[in-house]
Amino acid sequence: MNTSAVPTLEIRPALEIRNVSLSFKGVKAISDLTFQVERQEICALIGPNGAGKSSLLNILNGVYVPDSGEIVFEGEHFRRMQPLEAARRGIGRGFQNNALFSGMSVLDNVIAGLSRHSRVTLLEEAFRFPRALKEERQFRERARDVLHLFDLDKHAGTIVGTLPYGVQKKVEIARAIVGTPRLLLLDEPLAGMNSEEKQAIAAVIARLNKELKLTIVLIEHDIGIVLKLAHHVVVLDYGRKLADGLPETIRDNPDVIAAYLGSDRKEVAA
Ligand SMILES: Nc1ncnc2c1ncn2[C@@H]1O[C@H](COP(=O)(O)OP(=O)(O)OP(=O)(O)O)[C@@H](O)[C@H]1O
Repeated sequence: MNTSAVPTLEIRPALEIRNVSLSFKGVKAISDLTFQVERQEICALIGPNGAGKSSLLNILNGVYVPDSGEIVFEGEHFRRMQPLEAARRGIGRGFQNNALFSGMSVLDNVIAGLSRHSRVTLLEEAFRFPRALKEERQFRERARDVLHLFDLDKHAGTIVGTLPYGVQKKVEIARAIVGTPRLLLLDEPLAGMNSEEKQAIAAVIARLNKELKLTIVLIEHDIGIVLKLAHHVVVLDYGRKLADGLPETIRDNPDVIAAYLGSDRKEVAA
């Protein structure tokens, strides 16, 4: 049999970080970092404070431009990309501290997540042209569908700032995915939560990954949750990659234990 005639399926990773470096006025935030994220995996970035985790997310959604190296997203190479372009290419982002409009309703906050996808001009919007009205209707419907997915229907008209923190975090993640990204970046989505809220948000993240087939890169300090939630863990330390692999191999890696897990290890191994 002539195997060369058999078509091969090219299965590319969702995301490749290739030799990326970034510094701020001489301070190295990221040094020659290389790793890849497979499609539909949850990849957790862990590491001590100042390790470069948030800086990397900021590169991935176009806020920072690396000094060198490149990013390959779904086979397309780039080094410089505006946040608007990142959103249009299918990269969604949630932030470390809620970046919601606290005086606006839940529904309007989620609709705001679609503004970068708008096709209407300011003029069309100002004069309420039919195209603008149609888009507004479509955005509203899409936002309502997403609220339903998050079981937030009953809060649609509620002012976001009046809701408990755990619910606000759900709204923020809803806003990050309303534009149907294929890669979702989450910066400490469980920060500041009690353990019940953490479990609820971790369950939401697992569902988004499974049901919407979303590739997710998240930063998280709660190692217990990371080991349960992530398929792949990348450990950063002083901007360098210290380890990269399956959660269980990371948990047992002596360098990681020394640099980061420390006394948490017993709890992690339990
Ligand atoms: N905008 C900036 N200007 C100057 N230095 C910065 C900037 N952003 C990050 N840094 C520096 O880059 C390094 C990496 O910071 P970064 O916030 O990426 O780390 P991190 O791993 O996300 O930390 P944390 O867990 O505390 O959020 C640190 O030394 C930090 O002080």
